[in-house]
Amino acid sequence: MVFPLNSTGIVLRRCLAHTKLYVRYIDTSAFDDVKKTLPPPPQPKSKSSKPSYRFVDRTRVRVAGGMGGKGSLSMKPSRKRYKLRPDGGHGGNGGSVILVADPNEQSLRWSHPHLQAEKGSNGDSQDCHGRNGENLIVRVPCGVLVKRVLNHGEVWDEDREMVLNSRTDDSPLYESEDKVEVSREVQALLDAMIHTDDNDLEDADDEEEDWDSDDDNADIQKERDRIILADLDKPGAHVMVARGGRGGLGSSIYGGESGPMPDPREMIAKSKPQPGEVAFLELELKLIADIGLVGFPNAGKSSLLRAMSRATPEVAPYPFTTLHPILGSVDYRDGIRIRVADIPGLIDGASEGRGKGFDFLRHIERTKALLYIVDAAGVDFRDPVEDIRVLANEIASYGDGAMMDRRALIVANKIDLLTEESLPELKYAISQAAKDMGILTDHEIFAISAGVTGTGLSSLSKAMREIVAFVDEEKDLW
Ligand SMILES: Nc1nc2c(ncn2[C@@H]2O[C@H](COP(=O)(O)OP(=O)(O)OP(=O)(O)O)[C@@H](O)[C@H]2O)c(=O)[nH]1
Ligand SMILES: [Mg+2]
Repeated sequence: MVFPLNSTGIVLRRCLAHTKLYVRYIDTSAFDDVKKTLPPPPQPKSKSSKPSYRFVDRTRVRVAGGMGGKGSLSMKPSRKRYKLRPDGGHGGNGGSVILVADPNEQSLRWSHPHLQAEKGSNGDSQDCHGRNGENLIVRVPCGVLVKRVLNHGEVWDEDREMVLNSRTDDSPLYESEDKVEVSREVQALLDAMIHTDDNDLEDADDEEEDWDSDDDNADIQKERDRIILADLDKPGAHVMVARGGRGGLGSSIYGGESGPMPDPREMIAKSKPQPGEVAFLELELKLIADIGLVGFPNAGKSSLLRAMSRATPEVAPYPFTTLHPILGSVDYRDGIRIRVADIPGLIDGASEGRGKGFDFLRHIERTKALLYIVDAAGVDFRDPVEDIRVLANEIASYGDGAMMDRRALIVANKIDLLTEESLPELKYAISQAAKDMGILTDHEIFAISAGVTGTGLSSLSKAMREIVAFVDEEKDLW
């Protein structure tokens, strides 16, 4: 307990003299001058709708399994005096690095670009085996494509479908063997994927074009040096990306007292632990959502997501307010939930990479349906009918054009700025443009006011639910 020293403090001291409490008196007035010189305490930051984390949807990382522990070479004098009994325990195995898809993770961001699993502990005398190193579990968002980048010493053996280390120098990674097998789990995945997913590799070729677009051949070569290890598209999906090294063997493997003495050189060689597998990974996040919002900047995509879900994307009257994709969930009373992806506004030429178009379109690649949204009032002097044409064109030109086969809803926003008489004509013109461009939609054009009156939102949310259910049913039939 601390009491400030003042007149009552002396009384208190007398009162408490016979208690067993330890009481300390501090003259707080002495600190007043010091207090004045201290900087003011930090003020709580004002509440902002901007997320506090940095969104990272593509990253490279080096992963390394833990080194195995050393085997013990201990020898214990036996009852027969002239003999020694080997009693060294084995070293523990190193931990492995495992990536797990976690729906609560949003961004591919770690504090360190090197992820290292724990080392196994060394074996000890009296047959004590070392503890295995802990596996390093790395949580990543759902929808992460894990690619292994073969480093300059590694090659991919097509026939045996494994990573070979062709280095013959004194690489610290693979001391004892010049050949390193990938872990069994990874191998099983590769068996399943390498043959069947040739298309994926081709797609990946297309996606990588914007990375270093100077030299196409170099890009293709680069893509060949990557192997898709896993697509962590479901919560809980996981892949082991770097196996821990095996622990060294202890001297106890050489049996009892009666056997011959082991060869010390052999014993030392066996006690050496294996290093953990080292891999360079490229991780790419493609959001998993049911519906993707497609529209020009300022069309009202974020306003729509705000109005329908609990997500709070920033809304402002200038283009490119949203700078990275945001996921929101629309919850229905019967427990159904639809995930909607708000991506930054697209511009003419987005499918060729203009305005970071590739980066944004990638996030709606895996959606079940698209929601085209246009500014019906043409606040930025845009024409909504022309906008639909341009948006459809961009979607059709992205990748292999497969996104155009996706079911779609078309929404005309900001109708609070229009007269009621002008609406039917506008809706008709938009639907004609959509038809011309081949947008797959069975629904009428939804006229809404997402940011002001909320008109039309209930029928739109109903249609969103219907379209997702329809796509799911279609998938089941196939
Ligand atoms: N009058 C009117 N204004 C709206 C409506 N919906 C959105 N707005 C306004 O339109 C502007 C842009 O809205 P956002 O939701 O940020 O648009 P966005 O499509 O997300 O824009 P980017 O993130 O830049 O791509 C904001 O000033 C909103 O207040 C609406 O229904 N009526
Ligand atoms: Mg926005």
